Amino acid sequence: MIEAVGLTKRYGAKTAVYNLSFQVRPGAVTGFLGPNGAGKSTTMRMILGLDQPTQGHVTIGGRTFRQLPNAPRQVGALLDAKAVHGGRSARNHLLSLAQLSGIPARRVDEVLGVVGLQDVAKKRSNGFSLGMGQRLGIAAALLGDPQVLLFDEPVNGLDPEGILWVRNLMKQLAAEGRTVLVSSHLMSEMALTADHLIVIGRGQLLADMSVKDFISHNSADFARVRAPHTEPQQREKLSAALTEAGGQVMPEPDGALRVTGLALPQISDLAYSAEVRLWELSPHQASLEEAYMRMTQGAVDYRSTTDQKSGLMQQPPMGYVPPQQQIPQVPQEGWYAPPPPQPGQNPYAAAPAGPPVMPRPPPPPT
Ligand SMILES: Nc1ncnc2c1ncn2[C@@H]1O[C@H](COP(=O)(O)OP(=O)(O)OP(=O)(O)O)[C@@H](O)[C@H]1O
Repeated sequence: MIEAVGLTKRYGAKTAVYNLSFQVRPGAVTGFLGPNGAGKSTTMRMILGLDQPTQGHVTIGGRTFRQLPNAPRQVGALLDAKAVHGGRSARNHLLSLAQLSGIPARRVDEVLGVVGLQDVAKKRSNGFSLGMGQRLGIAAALLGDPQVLLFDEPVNGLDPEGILWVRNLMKQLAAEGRTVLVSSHLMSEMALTADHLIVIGRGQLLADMSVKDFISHNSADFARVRAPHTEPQQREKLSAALTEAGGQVMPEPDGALRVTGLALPQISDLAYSAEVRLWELSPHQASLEEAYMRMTQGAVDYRSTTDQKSGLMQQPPMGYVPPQQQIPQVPQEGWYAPPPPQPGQNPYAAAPAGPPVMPRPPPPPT
């Protein structure tokens, strides 16, 4: 397990990481997310003993990296795939790393096979593509067969086949009981790869929770409902009925209505009572990308001047403590979204009597 406690790093006047505390547990892929300059690489460098914290500490299995006996056999990392002696062949690069750590040469051929570079093992790495360089970096991380693995942007430059391979590799390493911390800016990929997320912004912790909880805490699910477009008065009637019942109704560009605050069965019943036929009634679940954008838009350092989100939110003040991200046990009224289905339960079956259940999402930025 990796444990950071009150981790802070200052470079002169610049605070790159501030009072960061988290745990990365074995047996799961933990995604490490944050906008450019949030402090992810700095944190990883401190985990690996490459940078000294200004305050706080970070340990691996209870020891700092420098205290670990034979650290390369316990911790593997891909930080910068370009940090390779380009004049050496891939195999010689790995051989020299292996020799430094007392790892047998046969392991080099093993990892070359794992990352699919066996056919180019004798080629100089300065002729490698970005994706091949990433694979070589991953091979170096796997060399000592470590229990703890850190990957900084491992899919950078990989083609779709390579991305799928990295995803499966991460999952497999976690399934073997290893601790896997992986940073990425590709939210769609993280949604498929990670079990847990640690999100930071401007060096501070924004969230530490499962992917599922992160999405449900940082997004508002809604229903899409559509009356026949051939009968515009039906749409108006439906909109009025839903609004009167306490729903929030917004027109979608394609003529459908976006409804929050009402469960799907209620919408169906209201349409039936209003004698409106429905051509569509569908749940919409937010993506990890939507949830991430919503959470981090106040902590983005580098934004295009033409970006409409520019200036939407204030940055958190130094010393900001994120609210406890607990899932409310007490249902709150007024928002669409049924509770998560139990195993074997049809999520779209009629809701039991009573108000719809939904943790209230954060207010939209104004
Ligand atoms: N050696 C250094 N000297 C001065 N400032 C630094 C140094 N290393 C990092 N920083 C600053 O610390 C902040 C965090 O940088 P870091 O590289 O850790 O962010 P990151 O989340 O990894 O960003 P990215 O997603 O762009 O890779 C940035 O503002 C960066 O400019």
